[in-house]
Amino acid sequence: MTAESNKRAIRRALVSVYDKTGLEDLARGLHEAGVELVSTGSTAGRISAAGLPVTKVEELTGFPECLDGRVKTLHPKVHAGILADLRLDSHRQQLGELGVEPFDLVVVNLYPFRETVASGATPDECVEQIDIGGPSMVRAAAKNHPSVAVVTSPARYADVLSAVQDGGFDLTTRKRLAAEAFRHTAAYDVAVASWFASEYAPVDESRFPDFLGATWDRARTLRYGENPHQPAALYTSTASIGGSAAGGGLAEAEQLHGKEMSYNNYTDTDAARRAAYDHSEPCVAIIKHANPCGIAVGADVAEAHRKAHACDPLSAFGGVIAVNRPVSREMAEQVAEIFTEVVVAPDYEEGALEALTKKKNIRVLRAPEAPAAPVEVKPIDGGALLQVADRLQAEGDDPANWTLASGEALSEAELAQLAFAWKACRAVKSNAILLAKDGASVGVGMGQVNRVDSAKLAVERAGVERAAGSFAASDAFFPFPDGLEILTGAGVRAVVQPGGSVRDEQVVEAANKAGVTMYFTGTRHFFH
Ligand SMILES: NC(=O)c1ncn([C@@H]2O[C@H](COP(=O)(O)O)[C@@H](O)[C@H]2O)c1NC=O
Repeated sequence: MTAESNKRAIRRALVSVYDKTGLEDLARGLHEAGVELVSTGSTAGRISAAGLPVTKVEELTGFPECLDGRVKTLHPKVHAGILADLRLDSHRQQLGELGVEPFDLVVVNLYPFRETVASGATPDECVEQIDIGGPSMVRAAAKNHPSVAVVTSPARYADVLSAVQDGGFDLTTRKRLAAEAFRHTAAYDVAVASWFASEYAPVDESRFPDFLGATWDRARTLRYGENPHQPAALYTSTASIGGSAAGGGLAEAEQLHGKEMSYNNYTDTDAARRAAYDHSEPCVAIIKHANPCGIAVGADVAEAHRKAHACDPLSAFGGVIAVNRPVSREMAEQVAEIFTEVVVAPDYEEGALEALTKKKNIRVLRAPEAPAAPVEVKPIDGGALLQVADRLQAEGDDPANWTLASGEALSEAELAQLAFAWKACRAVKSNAILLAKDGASVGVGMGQVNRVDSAKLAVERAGVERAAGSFAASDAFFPFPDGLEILTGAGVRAVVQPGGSVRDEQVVEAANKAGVTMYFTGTRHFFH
């Protein structure tokens, strides 16, 4: 059977929409094509205000809409008209006996539950915005797609109007519309279920709900994943995990220029944003393979970029740059001189885009908001790990709350230098050691399986001159004095680390022996 022969003419439509966008044009087009319109309260009101004939659902059912709209379409005369399988003689016959006319098209969109929750409404107001009749009609029509076409978005109205002129939707299209419809109600129910789980279900002291729901829409397929043999795609979330506003962030950043983002571009850009937004001053982070090859703050972003780039110019080649302020023209001109994969910033000042886009391939992204996901999810074989996102802590990350473990207390200016090193170190994969000077990283030791090697790497990358007098941070405690001794041997001015090792005493003794100031934060920032 051809798709043509599966077309089902549209003669009668049920329209019940909360979002009235495009409603008049849809109703007019349907009416002009000879379609009978049946509709609920204010939808019917809009249609007749446009001068078009419409039958109210209550006229059809002989039952008034009641209970503040909680019951409008929940009636056998509506649902039998949607659910009758018109391929079956028995169903046609029963409709005749019951005096029910079938519907060929159902156009419904639902009460704005997610938007109501996001607006900070009271629980009662949120509950009132749970649509009951709408999803029932959508699911019924989607189930009965051999006989009925279902539309849940104004974006589909143009398709409806051309189909109605063309003998109706074919079966393939009705199936596709049904799939869209079930996806729509599934996402809606996940949002409702997640809200109930977090608002009403008893949550134990773990603070994590029993049920977690999120739905993901494919935004685009990517050329490939981490490697060319791995197919990959980008998804955006319509319901958030952990309560932040869904959407936004890097996944929905606006690409202003350049080649398509790759999988690795996304992971590096994510890491770059994590690094840049830890600092209140203008900050630039340059990332390669999810690790910083330069993080710096400056009086402005151009200065911060020069300082970040100077940390490791060799590695910065082909890097991903994140900025926590709008990119200035001056910074853009500097970046344009260096082969760079991606620049991401909240915005671009006048002339900055022109300077950047001189390079054909550089990807330029605008992501206005700072990273804000409240939780992190990591898939593991057969499940997923969920944790509260690692953000800077009021207690352990504020130098005012650090404990002096060895040496003389630093001056305010020096303490600020050490605090910069500490925050920058948070962006380095563990085991992480970072040396900084003048608000810029100068040596980064990342991802080693022991802290001694990370320390050696940081010192080696800094070089003798830059390591001397630098401020060193370690993401976790030194289990032995040996890692610290690498740093003191290189002449660092001060060290900051969480403390808490059973051998802290030995580590403190080594710092004292070297005459180096050391602070304990009491907070660890592993990053894997
Ligand atoms: N209760 C019902 O029988 C019912 N039937 C349809 N609705 C919803 O009412 C809205 C349209 O109502 P109105 O035409 O009055 O603006 C639609 O979002 C539709 O999904 C209902 N409302 C809530 O469940």
